[in-house]
Amino acid sequence: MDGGSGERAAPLLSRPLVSLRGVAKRYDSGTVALQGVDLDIGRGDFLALLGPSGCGKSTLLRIIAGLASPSSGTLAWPAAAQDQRGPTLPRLGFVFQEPTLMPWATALANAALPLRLEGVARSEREARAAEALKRVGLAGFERAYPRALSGGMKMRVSIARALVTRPDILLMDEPFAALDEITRFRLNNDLLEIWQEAGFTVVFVTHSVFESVYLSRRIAVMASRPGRIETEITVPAPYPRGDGFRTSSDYAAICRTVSLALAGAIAA
Ligand SMILES: Nc1ncnc2c1ncn2[C@@H]1O[C@H](COP(=O)(O)OP(=O)(O)OP(=O)(O)O)[C@@H](O)[C@H]1O
Repeated sequence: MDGGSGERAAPLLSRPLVSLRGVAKRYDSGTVALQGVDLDIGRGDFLALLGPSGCGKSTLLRIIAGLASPSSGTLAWPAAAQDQRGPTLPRLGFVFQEPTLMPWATALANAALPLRLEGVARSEREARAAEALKRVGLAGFERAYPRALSGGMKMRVSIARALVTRPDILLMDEPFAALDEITRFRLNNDLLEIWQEAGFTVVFVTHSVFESVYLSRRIAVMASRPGRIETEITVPAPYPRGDGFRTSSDYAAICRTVSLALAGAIAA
């Protein structure tokens, strides 16, 4: 681990999927949300952005998603394939803290929305949405409306909606923060299973040391004023991870190291 044992996170392939250099973001209000962010994310990586409220985690995620642009610095996709028209950018999926489902539409129609917007034919989009719902454990709930679903189930639909486009990179902004602990643990396990099976890259924003250690291969610990990455920590625990890991002394020890790094970042 960085800081503890000195081990640095290494990109999984020689060319990172996404690479940020010297990224800064200053809003019109004058707030410097990010400054000097250098970050490489490898294909298939699971990276957590961990930090206190206001340190720029969401801003960083939005910049990676192309929903906001940096005021200075660069964002590149070095592993993107090239054709005559330029780079073919990876497919992105985004999951927000709120599931933001259409209340008038079934779980199937909600999960199929990105395909509908892409103009995919109804039979294909319904088949793919049903497959995505099955993957998040919601087989049999295709015709249910959001009002009939629990908070955890709504979040599952939201994840299915992000998975339906078969993304290369899944960007998740505190997706489980509003859920009770048992539901959150279950969704943590299911997310890891889906990630291992599908092999996409995940960038996961969280306030929780425990959640970041449980899920991720690598943690970027952030600090505020100005928002920045203070340190990167590799989580030295193999996958698959399950309840055995969650209750292990290894897990407790890693959480302690990350907590100390976070406290140091906040104090810096
Ligand atoms: N659109 C905006 N206009 C002006 N300031 C903004 C805007 N969005 C975010 N900020 C400010 O930029 C800083 C970073 O915000 P951001 O939401 O990225 O942090 P965060 O770490 O995700 O916070 P939280 O954990 O509370 O969601 C904060 O001071 C915030 O008030």
